[in-house]
Amino acid sequence: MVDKAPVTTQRLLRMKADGEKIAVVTSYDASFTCLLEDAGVDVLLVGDSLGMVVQGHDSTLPVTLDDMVYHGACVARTAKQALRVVDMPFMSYATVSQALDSAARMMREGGAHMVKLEGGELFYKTVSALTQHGIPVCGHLGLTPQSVHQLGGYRVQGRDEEAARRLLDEAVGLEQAGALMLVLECVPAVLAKQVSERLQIPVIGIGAGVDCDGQVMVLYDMLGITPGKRPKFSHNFLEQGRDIPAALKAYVEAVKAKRFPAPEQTLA
Ligand SMILES: Nc1nc(=O)c2c([nH]1)NC[C@@H]1CN(c3ccc(C(=O)N[C@@H](CCC(=O)O)C(=O)O)cc3)CN21
Ligand SMILES: CC(C)C(=O)C(=O)O
Ligand SMILES: [Mg+2]
Repeated sequence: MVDKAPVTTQRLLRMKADGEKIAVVTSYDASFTCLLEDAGVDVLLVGDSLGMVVQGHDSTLPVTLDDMVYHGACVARTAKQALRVVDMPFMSYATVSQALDSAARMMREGGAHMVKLEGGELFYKTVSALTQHGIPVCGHLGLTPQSVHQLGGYRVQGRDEEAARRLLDEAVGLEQAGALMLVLECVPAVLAKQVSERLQIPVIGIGAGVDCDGQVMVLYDMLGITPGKRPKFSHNFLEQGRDIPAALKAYVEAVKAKRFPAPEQTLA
């Protein structure tokens, strides 16, 4: 076990300021949580991607608040040092009042230190209300999988100038509303770099190039056990490692050394 002080939002801000890359991985259970912490992962994301990789759905939409609370609690039981972020599932934050109730369950029962929600301008008031109640919030822009049917598939976002400008504005807006971290998913690397430079808060990329302040990846993609096609921006770290603990360490090292994502995992 790596003996480190618990990771806090303040520590993540300092890492950004110091240029130390933040390594984030999804975790859904107790056993992997121990291995991920041993590997030196800074932030554990209990992602609603569990709807796809654990529950077998073809999107994240069927995932319920009870599901997230259950997996959050499983992760929290063995976690000691990583900051735990739990995804707010589809339609669990449709009003400010509902978001406060949902987030309260995530914190009380799901062991969350921070909650993540997908979207921009529509959620400034929600982010602000959660923040005022002492709940740290992570934003999520770009490819927002809970809107997959509106987006028309899992595809790159922010490609044209207008969409890129809107994304940058919304990133600034979320920070001003009080968000303490931001996930950028599937956006051109140049745009992700601009957003990371513009914001004070850490920007964590997935399919967003190497210039973000940190990287996040779905655990099962990292181990090459996602059935079917895995996203182009992911990488199987078990191919080069001798076992699962070594693969997880290889990911953390690659992120810290700015070797991941490499050009072949980067979207233009
Ligand atoms: N296993 C897994 N990994 C993820 O990264 C992930 C999930 N599930 N579920 C929730 C979202 C959905 N994500 C996805 C899923 C698929 C692609 C994908 O297949 N992209 C294609 C391009 C598709 C297109 O442009 O038409 C690719 O080749 O990367 C991307 C992001 C990211 N998240
Ligand atoms: C892919 C990450 C950012 C996520 O939201 C999830 O795993 O649900
Ligand atoms: Mg998610």
